[in-house]
Amino acid sequence: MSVSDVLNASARPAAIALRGIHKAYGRRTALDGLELDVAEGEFFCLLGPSGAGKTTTLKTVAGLEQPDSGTVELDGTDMAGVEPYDRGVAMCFESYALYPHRSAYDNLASPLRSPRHRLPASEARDRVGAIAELLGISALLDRPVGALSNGQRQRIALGRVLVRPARAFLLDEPLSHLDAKLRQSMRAELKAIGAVRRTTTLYVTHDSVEALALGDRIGVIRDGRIVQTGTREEIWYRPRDTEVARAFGRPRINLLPGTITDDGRFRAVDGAFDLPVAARTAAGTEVLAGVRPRDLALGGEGHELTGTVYVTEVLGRAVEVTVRLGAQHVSLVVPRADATHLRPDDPVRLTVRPENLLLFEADRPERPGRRIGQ
Ligand SMILES: Nc1ncnc2c1ncn2[C@@H]1O[C@H](COP(=O)(O)OP(=O)(O)OP(=O)(O)O)[C@@H](O)[C@H]1O
Repeated sequence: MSVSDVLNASARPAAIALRGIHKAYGRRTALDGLELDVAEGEFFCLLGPSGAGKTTTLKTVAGLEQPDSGTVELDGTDMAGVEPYDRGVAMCFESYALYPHRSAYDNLASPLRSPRHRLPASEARDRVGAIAELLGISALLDRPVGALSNGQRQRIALGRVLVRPARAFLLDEPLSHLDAKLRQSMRAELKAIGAVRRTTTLYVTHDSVEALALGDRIGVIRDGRIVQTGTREEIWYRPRDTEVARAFGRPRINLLPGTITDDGRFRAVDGAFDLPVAARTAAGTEVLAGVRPRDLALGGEGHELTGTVYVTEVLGRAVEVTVRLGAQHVSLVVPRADATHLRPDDPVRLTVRPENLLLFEADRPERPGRRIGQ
């Protein structure tokens, strides 16, 4: 037996595998050949803008939508013809279906009363109690769900999913109705919940901060296709194209238009500055040089750029400084202490470390510019 045979023999099938999924609603294509693999026990975030096909993907895994073509496999078994109830997945919708007249406790406990998952009453009580505690809803258990706020209801909907064992959790924007502070603390706690740590989770969000915080891996979906899958480092440092680069990080990445010179440098479109670039590409190619605001510094080591201050804006402990470089503007984020003395029109010297400089093809009407280089 060869080494690869041994490796293949021991490789387990992905917990969730979608192959070439097409799904249209009338003339509208929701999923366009979608491919997705989520590994056993992985927390996978699916990130994309509204209408990209995120919810349709989850419903397809759950069996609530049938693909027009393509296959859904769970733990290596084709789910064609398998009813949602028999797939062993637990799904939480953004538009959650709760029983409004019943208490929060009853809503949380009802999955444990179904014939499949029936637990002795005392065990069910313990599980509901533990989940309610983790989600900070213990004090609400006697209240009818109809009398609760959207954020409270959302936590109950999430609790209903997490309360029973499942092969996979499918979560559709489960924190979207929480205020910013609660969302942040729930985000931190969600992954610590034992059931979530142990269970394969496919988590839909349009919030890149959430995806970066939660995802073991992230899949970026656009127009019904996955455009890039990777760890947060891969997505952040090696975005596939300008749209993925723009989707992560606030303030947004600076994308400066220019061309490649005969000696292989980047020259800004108005000739205001040059930068050495490592990636090889033909002279005359129209490109975008990408640098994230936190990767530009005032002074320090690296490639240099000189410009003048345009405007400064306080972002809590940091300051966003917008600098004019010829006809272009770049933004950088610096500690507040470094920016207190800056006034509009002051000359400044910026630096960027070569490893933080990305290069992309110019955007075209039909597609965003791809990253150039390794
Ligand atoms: N039941 C439906 N009937 C008709 N069109 C639908 C239906 N469900 C989804 N679509 C369309 O399919 C596309 C993908 O929708 P989907 O809900 O999967 O996107 P999404 O990424 O989850 O968006 P959002 O973040 O707004 O929830 C959209 O263009 C949507 O209008």
